[in-house]
Amino acid sequence: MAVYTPITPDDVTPLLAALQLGPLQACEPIGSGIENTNYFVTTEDGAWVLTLFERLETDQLPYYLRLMQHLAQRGLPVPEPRANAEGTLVHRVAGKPAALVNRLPGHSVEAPDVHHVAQLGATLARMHQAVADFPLHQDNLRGPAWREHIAPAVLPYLDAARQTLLRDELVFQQHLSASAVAHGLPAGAVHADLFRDNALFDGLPDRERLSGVFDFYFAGHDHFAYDLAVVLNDWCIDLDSGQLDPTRAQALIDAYRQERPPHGAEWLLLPGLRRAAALRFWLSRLADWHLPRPAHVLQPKPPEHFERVLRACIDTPWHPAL
Ligand SMILES: Nc1ncnc2c1ncn2[C@@H]1O[C@H](COP(=O)(O)OP(=O)(O)OP(=O)(O)O)[C@@H](O)[C@H]1O
Ligand SMILES: N[C@@H](CCO)C(=O)O
Repeated sequence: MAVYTPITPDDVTPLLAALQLGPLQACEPIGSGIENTNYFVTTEDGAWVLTLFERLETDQLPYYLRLMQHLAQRGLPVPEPRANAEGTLVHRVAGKPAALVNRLPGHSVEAPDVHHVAQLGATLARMHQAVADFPLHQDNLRGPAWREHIAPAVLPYLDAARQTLLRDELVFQQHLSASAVAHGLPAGAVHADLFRDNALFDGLPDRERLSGVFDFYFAGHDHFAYDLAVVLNDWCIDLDSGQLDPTRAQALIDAYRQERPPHGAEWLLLPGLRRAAALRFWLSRLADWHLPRPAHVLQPKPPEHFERVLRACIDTPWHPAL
C-alpha cells in the first residue's frame, strides 16, 4: 500500500479550486505503486489522479510534467498534468509537491501477447518522434554516470562470479558509450522505464487497446534505441527464464519501425543497448535490495531477474529480422 501521506478532502479542495475544477466527489487511495502517494480523485469535471511526490523535489518535477504535457498535447495516450491559471504544473498538497493528471481508463497487462506489444511498439515510436521539438533537457539520471557511481556501492554484496559479471559488463558498456557509432545514435527525451506496470489497456478481451502510458519519473535524454531496449527487456521477456521471446520481440519491432524506421546503427547496437538496459535495472534493484532508502521502497524487487536477463543478453544476442 503506497500511501505515505494520508490526505483529507480539506487538503484537496484548495487545489481543485486553483485548477478550476468542480467540487470534489470522491478521493480514494491507490494501493499499487511504491514510490509516491497516489489518489484517484473524482470531480464533476472528470476523473483524475493526484500524486504527492515523496522522492522528487519541486524543482525536479517540471521536466517530467512538461514532457507528459508535450506528449499528451501531441495526441499520445499520456496523462496530461493540469495547470493552474499561471500555467504551473507543480502544486502543493499536504506539504508535498503534487500533480493532478487525467485518469486513463484500463488496466495493466501482466502477460502481454503480440497484440499488446505491437501497440506498445507503435506508441513508443510515436513518442520518440514527438519529442523532436521538446525544449527541455535533462540527462538520463540512471545513465552511464550513475552506473559508475552505484556499481562500487553494490559490489561488496556480490559473490565472486557476480562481481566478475558486473566488472566485465561495466567495461563493455564504457567502450560502447565511448564509441563513435554510439555518439551518432538519434536521441531525445525518453521514458526509460516503460515496463508492463506503466501502461494500461482497455476494451474487450482479445481486442484490448493501449489506453495509456504513465510514470515518467525516470525520463531523461538518451538514445531512442536504449528506450526500445528497456521495453524489449520487460515486455518481451519470459519471466521464468529471463530469455527474450523472439516472436513478441519481432512483433514489437515491426510495429515500431512502421511508425519510425530506425537508422542502421540503431539495429547494430541494439544487442549492446539491451545489455545496458539489463545492467541499469540489475544495478537499481541491487541498490534497492542492499542499500534501501528509509521508508521509500517497501517491497524491493528481486535483483536476480535482471542478472538473468543480462546473462541471456550476453549469451544469446538477438537481432531482429529486417
Ligand atoms: N493517469 C493515470 N490513470 C489511471 N491510473 C493511473 C494513472 N497514474 C497512475 N495510475 C494508477 O496508479 C498506480 C500507481 O501509479 P505509479 O505506478 O505511477 O506509482 P508510483 O508509486 O508513483 O510509481 P512506481 O510504479 O515507480 O512505484 C498505477 O499502477 C495505476 O494503476
Ligand atoms: N521498473 C523498475 C522499477 C522502477 O525503476 C524495475 O522493475 O526494477
